[in-house]
Amino acid sequence: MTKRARSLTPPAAGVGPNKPATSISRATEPTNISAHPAKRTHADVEFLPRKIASAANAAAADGHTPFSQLQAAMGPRLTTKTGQGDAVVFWMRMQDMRIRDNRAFGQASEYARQHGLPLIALFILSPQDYVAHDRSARRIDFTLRNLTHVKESLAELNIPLRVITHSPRNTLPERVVEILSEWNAARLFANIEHEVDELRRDIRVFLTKDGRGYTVYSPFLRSWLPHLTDNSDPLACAPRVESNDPTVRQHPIFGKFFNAAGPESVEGFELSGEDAKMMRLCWPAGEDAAHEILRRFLQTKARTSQFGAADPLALGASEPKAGLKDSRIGKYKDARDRVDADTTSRLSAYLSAGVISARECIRATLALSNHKQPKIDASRDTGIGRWVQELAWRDFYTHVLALFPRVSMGRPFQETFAKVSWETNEAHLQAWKDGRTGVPIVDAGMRQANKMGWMHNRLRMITAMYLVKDLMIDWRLGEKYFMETLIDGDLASNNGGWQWSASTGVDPVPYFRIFNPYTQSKKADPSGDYIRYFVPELGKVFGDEIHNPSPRLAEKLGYPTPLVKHDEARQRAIRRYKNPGDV
Ligand SMILES: Cc1cc2nc3c(=O)[nH]c(=O)nc-3n(C[C@H](O)[C@H](O)[C@H](O)COP(=O)(O)OP(=O)(O)OC[C@H]3O[C@@H](n4cnc5c(N)ncnc54)[C@H](O)[C@@H]3O)c2cc1C
Repeated sequence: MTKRARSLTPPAAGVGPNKPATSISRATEPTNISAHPAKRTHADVEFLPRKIASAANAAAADGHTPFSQLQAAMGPRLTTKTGQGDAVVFWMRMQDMRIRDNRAFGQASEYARQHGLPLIALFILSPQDYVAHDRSARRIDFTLRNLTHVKESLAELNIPLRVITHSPRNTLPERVVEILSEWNAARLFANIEHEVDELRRDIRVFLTKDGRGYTVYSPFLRSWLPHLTDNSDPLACAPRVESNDPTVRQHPIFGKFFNAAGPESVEGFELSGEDAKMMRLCWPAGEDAAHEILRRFLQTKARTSQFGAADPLALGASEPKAGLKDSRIGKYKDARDRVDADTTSRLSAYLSAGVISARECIRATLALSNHKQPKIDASRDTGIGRWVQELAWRDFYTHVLALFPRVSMGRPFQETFAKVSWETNEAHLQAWKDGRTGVPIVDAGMRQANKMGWMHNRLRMITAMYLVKDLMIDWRLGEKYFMETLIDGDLASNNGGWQWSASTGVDPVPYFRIFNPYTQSKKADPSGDYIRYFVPELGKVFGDEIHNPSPRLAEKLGYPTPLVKHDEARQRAIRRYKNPGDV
């Protein structure tokens, strides 16, 4: 594979991770927004993402989803194969990197035991897929780090893990078949984005009465909840993965896998030393780390010392326990939009990589219930309920991606907004990526993403909406940058979040409801502590000016003045959305 130019050197204040520091020619005064921007040039073709499908192709994919095709293909095969062979294979993907509560892995283990066969784990690194999906080097590094933990834990169970790297991606299925034949595998088990069993059941459960997928969150939630509670199975922990017989270590093929070292990096996705150090500090790998982060969220108070780049496990078990009322989950209903403490769980990287299961998270909330008969709380009125609802948003966006593949083909869910006119201002896009827009809360958010590979949800909404509605830059460019930068980059949630902010998606914010970033800033970071931490130029600014420094102060501190005037930008966005195609 050609090595891609990807520099993930941690940014000096305000320089994004994927670009070398370039000098940006920026207007010192807010740009006047013209109703007639210059005609698009040839360069615009380069400016826009290249992976946009035609409307006709997107409609065709929606009409005959890969999801339904997979279901049709899987049905008969799963039930006809016998247990003859030398091994049972579990194919672990980059979304299910855990041993505990892993449905397909547990089933593979049961099957192996029933048939007296060794269980072998297979992991395939596919660099071309990572390029195609704009995967961040941080996410790939997180995958490799978790893989090391998985390998060690599996070795304790005498289960070998075979890791291979394969290109080109279009021959990957043939490679898997080849491997299965080399190993004389009796059966292959794998989870899809969510587990095979659930997938089949979900196809029936999560369809509206007219047989379509849900496009609005609330009815989806109403369908999601009974699905969890009426049937005890979806929340039940998956069967445990049991040890192989130790003789597998002497097997001529499988025995060698125990000693083979896993790759330390994937070509084209290497991290710089400093960035790697930062990722290890903020996002420790492994199932134990994920479970401890969850425990902290349920049992300890939010700390202001944790809103920046910090080790989530620093205090360890010695941190005093808080009761439900004071815990981070207990306060989540009211505090979750505050960015000046660790008000949220910070589990997204672990959930995206499947290092912990969403089931495990929901089960953990059941244990906090006061009811004699534990009951899933998904109400809007409690911290627990609000948090469970967020987990449902994650499922909602996965559901949308599976049933409306157009959204992963670069198309807006609402085709009418495909015609909205976008600005093609390279300098503005770069300033947004670098956290140098002159709007402190936007810049702090972007610098947090560049530094830590993660951003608080409220900031993702603020920064996304600023790019799309204030700078009027195509949401797909922001979607791509987040994928390339975040450690929790998840195709479905990222696309859902961007299409929500751009008002082009399922159940989006209406196009005329545009965040005022200065008002948002005061609500999310009332003291300004968060901004001061990530925007050191403003480190000594207090009071209201931290949210919107005067041009004189900004100039004195070497901080940029705003790229656009928010009120004018707002009018422009409303005009262009109201009449897609107009400029
Ligand atoms: C523009 C934009 C892009 C986003 N991109 C991603 C992404 O690439 N990967 C990702 O995991 N999340 C994404 N989100 C959703 C959300 O911002 C993150 O999941 C959340 O900030 C992670 O922090 P946390 O783990 O502390 O969340 P918590 O508040 O503790 O929530 C718990 C879990 O619920 C899920 N969740 C929470 N909010 C959402 C949401 N709005 N949509 C979907 N799932 C949610 C996540 O798995 C999260 O870990 C995006 C949101 C927006 C607006």
